[in-house]
Amino acid sequence: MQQFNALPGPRGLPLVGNAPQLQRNPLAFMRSTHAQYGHLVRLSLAGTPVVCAYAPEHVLYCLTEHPRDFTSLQSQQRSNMREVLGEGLLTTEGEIHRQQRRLVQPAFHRQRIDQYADVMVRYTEQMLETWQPGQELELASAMQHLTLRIIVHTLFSVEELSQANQLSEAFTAVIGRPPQGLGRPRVLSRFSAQTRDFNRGKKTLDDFVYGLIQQRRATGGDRGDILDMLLTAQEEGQGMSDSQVHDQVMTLVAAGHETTQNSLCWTFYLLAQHPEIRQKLLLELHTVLVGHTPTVADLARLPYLEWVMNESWRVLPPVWRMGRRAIHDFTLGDYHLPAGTIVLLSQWVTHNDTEIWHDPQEFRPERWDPIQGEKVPRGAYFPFGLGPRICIGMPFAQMETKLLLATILQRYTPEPVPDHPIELLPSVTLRPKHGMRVTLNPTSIQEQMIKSV
Ligand code: HEM
Repeated sequence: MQQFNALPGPRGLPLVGNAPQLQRNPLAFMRSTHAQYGHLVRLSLAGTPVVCAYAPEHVLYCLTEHPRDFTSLQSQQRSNMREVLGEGLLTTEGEIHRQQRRLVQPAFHRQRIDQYADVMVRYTEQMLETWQPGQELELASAMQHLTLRIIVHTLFSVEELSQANQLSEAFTAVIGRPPQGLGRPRVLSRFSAQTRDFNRGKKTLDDFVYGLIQQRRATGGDRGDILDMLLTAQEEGQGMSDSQVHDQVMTLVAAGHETTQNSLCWTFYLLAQHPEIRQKLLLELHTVLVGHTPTVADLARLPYLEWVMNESWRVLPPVWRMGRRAIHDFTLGDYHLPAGTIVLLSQWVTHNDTEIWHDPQEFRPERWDPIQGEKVPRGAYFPFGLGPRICIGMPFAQMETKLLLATILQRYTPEPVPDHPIELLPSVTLRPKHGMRVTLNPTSIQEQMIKSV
């Protein structure tokens, strides 16, 4: 058994180690370490031992086989987000996390979320009514607005447009653009416009969420939204306190909207790069839906749509890396590693590994065909994480992205504007750095069908 220092890895600078390389261009840096040093790579970040663990068996070791031996780095890094997310699922660990997870889980059972399909399609159609053929628009903002409206409705049953917009704006100010003061000395940014928006947004949300909780506790009943599920969730006769419900609500919006928004943007982008795949998808939509808006029951009859989404999450995973910190000494492959080591897992690297995937650079939905497609080991594909911290919103996101894509594509095929730069910005999620300007071309099924014959 070898020790941490025997692991292969790039040289770092004195004191800061590999931090500058990782910060400058993390996507290229992580892939290059994999190409050069293999599946286990040693890094040092300002003295903290870090190991990049790229093989599927390493992913399984940390996420599904020994999850209790690690804490989530995300929960620690976000510790200054505690002001917003409080004691929600993203920011808690150990028994508190497990208990909260059991209480929140029923809100995301398949039957429960199937009820949100109508809302998802209805709001998408309302958005499409405002779109014009040939119009140019910024797709990332349009998808953000739509996914926020949907989550605000499914959480609180807010129908009225002005109230939904007000809440969406407040969420964007608080979660989408946290003030620079988070992580910087407060005094520097206390008076900035961003901090003012943040404080105002936080007050709007706190007043609204706590007000609604009190009202619901007083009146009872079940309107079928997530808030009601959280309020009635019980374990051994014990439910969640008002502040716990509040924190879970904030966490669900924080974890849910940017990931889904980016997924949709990248999928439209990939489809525009591969017109033959888009035609195949349009043909499936046309054959199965015959021009109708999709329902949740239709999704089972749209396998190609599912393969397209799976492939989009493989090629451009919205969450592109995850971190864990070891609580005890542990063994990974042939190495004995000390407590405190940070383990970096990366969907961006593992989903692109040529030892696992055939031509991984290619966007090829057919690889997801259960009969003729590729067989990859468990742990090779983890866009939603794995194990006890797997994305709780996964069924919600899978349904939402498929319904929105099918509804929009039947009317419009967004084409990126040729001279608009498309660049990846690896923040918590993989975003389009300069947004995504597209032209809204009307979808002509006949034309697509003729082309494909
Ligand atoms: C395509 C969309 C999405 C992707 C790719 C995604 C990805 C992920 C990943 C990778 C994790 C695990 C992080 C870790 O283990 O460190 C996670 C956790 C989480 N996600 Fe998602 N997510 C998506 C959508 C959503 C939605 C729509 C919601 C809520 C409505 C949501 C709520 C959460 C929550 C609360 C957690 C923390 C779970 C826990 O720690 O127990 N996500 N997500």
